[in-house]
Amino acid sequence: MSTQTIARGLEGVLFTESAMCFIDGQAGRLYYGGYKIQDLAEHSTFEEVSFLLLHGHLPSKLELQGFSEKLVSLRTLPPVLLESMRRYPKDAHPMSALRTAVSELGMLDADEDNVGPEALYEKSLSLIAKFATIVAANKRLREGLDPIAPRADLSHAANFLYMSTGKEPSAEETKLMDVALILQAEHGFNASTFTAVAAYSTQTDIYSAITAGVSSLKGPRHGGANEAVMKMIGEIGSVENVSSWLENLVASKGRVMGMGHRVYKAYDPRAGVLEKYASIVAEKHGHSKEYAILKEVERQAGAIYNPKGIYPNVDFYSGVVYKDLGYDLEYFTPIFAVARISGWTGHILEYTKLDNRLLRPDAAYIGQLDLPYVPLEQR
Ligand SMILES: CC(=O)SCCNC(=O)CCNC(=O)[C@H](O)C(C)(C)COP(=O)(O)OP(=O)(O)OC[C@H]1O[C@@H](n2cnc3c(N)ncnc32)[C@H](O)[C@@H]1OP(=O)(O)O
Ligand SMILES: O=C([O-])CC(=O)C(=O)O
Repeated sequence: MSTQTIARGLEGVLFTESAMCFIDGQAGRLYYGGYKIQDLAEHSTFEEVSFLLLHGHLPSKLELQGFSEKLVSLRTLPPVLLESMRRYPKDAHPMSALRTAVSELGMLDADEDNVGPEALYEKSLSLIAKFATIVAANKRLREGLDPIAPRADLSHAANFLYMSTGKEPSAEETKLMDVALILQAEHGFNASTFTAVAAYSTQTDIYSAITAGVSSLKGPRHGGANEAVMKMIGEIGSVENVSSWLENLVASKGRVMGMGHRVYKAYDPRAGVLEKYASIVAEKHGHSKEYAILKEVERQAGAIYNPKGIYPNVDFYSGVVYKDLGYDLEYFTPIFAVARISGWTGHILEYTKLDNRLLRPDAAYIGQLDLPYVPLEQR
């Protein structure tokens, strides 16, 4: 048994500094670059928040215009990638398709290994712009339809919806997508951001690092939880079944998906914002069944788990909003990735400026030493 102190799951370990995000997990408060998440969700756009995360300050009008135009110019996918995406298996999970497409983008970039600051910034913008195009194109292809080319006159959120559904979205739908993307754009050193930065700390290329980030986000303990919440709703089936479903879950020591968080021991402020929008779309567009089941799970599971610091997280209500916007549950985590790419690239840029040391933790050795080597034929 080791006498060294071990931070299981790396909980509470500080390995660098960051000015991108502040989380007060006890009080349920979240800030990006010093700005309250609720203010950003209400007043901002995904482009503005991405600028904030990459530059550390809100843009001027001119800066925002230049940044947005740059993103627009980088939206289109290389034709070779689109051709390749047509051959992805139709039943492959969209997160696997995204992971593969990002990796392919790296192969198609003749300057893939350039880790100079300017190249890194340019590639970051390209990835932020192209994530939406990749996810929308994969959605269309899985539906047996042709991908839709991006439109330069639409905002990032509106263009993502347009490329996904083939319809120009209303102002209300665009706002809903902007809010969802803003809320999920950044969250400190969560598992996928840490994975991406740890990979990048070896001075591998940014596509490899982001491919690793996508892989990490896919898991149901992390970004994959939003899909798992919708499956959980399906399993429960009706508000009347919540109590017996919960009884079984507690007895089998299961987990309520979309609840609990490593940092928040209070209500996740993003869940509060999404709950408000979920309640609006539930009433207006008839997703009241899913919403009602979630409210009842929140009430009944809350009575058991809130005293242990387990509350709804960002993934709890987001699916109701995505469903309303026309996405099947397999696309819930890819939408998260379309948002989180700004946090991943922002942290990679920040880490290269602040630290840029190889990330390499350690484990306390609990094996044996000096064992005599026994030849194979004598074992
Ligand atoms: C975008 C995001 O990544 S947000 C998180 C998305 N993930 C989910 O919603 C999946 C469900 N939640 C969970 O599995 C966890 O809360 C995590 C993985 C997010 C965080 O977990 P950790 O901080 O590592 O806590 P850990 O897994 O050690 O759990 C601590 C205790 O709380 C319990 N617990 C944690 N979450 C839940 C939950 N959702 N339902 C029931 N019990 C829970 C655990 O069973 C454990 O109990 P024990 O001490 O009696 O064994
Ligand atoms: O911070 C975390 O551990 C999980 C995460 O990415 C988020 O909540 O957005």
